[in-house]
Amino acid sequence: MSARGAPASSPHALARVVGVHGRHSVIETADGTRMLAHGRGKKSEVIVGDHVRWQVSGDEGVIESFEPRTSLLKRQDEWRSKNFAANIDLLLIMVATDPPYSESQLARALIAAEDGRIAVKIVLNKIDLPEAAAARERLAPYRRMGYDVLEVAVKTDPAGTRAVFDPLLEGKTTLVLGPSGMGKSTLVNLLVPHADAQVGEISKALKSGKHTTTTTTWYWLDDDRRSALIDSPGFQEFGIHHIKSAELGSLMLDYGMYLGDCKFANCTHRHEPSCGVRAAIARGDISPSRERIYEELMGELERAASRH
Ligand SMILES: Nc1nc2c(ncn2[C@@H]2O[C@H](COP(=O)(O)OP(=O)(O)OP(=O)(O)O)[C@@H](O)[C@H]2O)c(=O)[nH]1
Ligand SMILES: [Zn+2]
Repeated sequence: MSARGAPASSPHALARVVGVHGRHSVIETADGTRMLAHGRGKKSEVIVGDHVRWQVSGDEGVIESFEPRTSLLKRQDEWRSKNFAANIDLLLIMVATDPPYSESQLARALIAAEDGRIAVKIVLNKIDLPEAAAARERLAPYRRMGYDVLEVAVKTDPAGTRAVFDPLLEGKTTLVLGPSGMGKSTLVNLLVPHADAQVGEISKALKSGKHTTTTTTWYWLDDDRRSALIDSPGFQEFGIHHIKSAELGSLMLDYGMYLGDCKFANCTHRHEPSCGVRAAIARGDISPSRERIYEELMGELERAASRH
């Protein structure tokens, strides 16, 4: 990305959004400078990872427009919609052997990734702990539906962890997310050189004291600025109310495998006769935990839809 790459018709240079704090955003220009920038008007909600067109205004930038997004990871609860990040190539969902993670939250994040058409891998951290076998077992349905599960011990085996992630993250923009306590900060500190300094530059650009942290932060993994890791705060609840209940089955990949066997095109896989999904559940090809999660999410999505 460089200013020289801008089409001749556009007078504005390209920059990348590397931090957002309330209505302020921090952009990184083509030469690597980070500065505060504001959008024009209300229609200016940029998120980390956005490519924007901007121009100088005093010692700040003004965002004139943003480029079409190649991907968008969304999360939504009853109250508000939250975009995590734009233009990401890979999503890592981090869980750990201990404390135990919520399978429902994992399933929701996977559904959001499928909906956003983003490549996704599950990271199982802390495999040095005795709970590893049980955690691995809980992930078996996810392996069966085709998700890669990367097993690591970020703290106790940093070299092994680097061997897993260095080649994987090369040349990509990767977002890592997961519930609190899974080891995300430990991973960011292992993989990101000068993480503090990179955050410091963002805080400095925000001009609001050194403890200001943005909710989602962009880190470069290399000096050439080719590989990036985006960190977001640990979540408790991953809302997916932006998903339509009729689409849920196809976004849950184990359900998705059997949709072609349902007699009715609009089958909800709950009580209809000749339902391919129910047959798969009866055979044990779809695990009871996944059926429970589907029921829970259908209930939520239907309640959300009836309120709108
Ligand atoms: N046994 C073990 N503990 C680990 C490993 N990785 C991280 N931890 C520990 O797990 C705890 C949580 O790690 P953090 O990196 O703070 O977790 P986090 O996901 O960033 O949590 P938040 O900051 O709350 O979002 C810390 O006490 C880490 O030392 C690991 O591979 N094995
Ligand atoms: Zn069905």
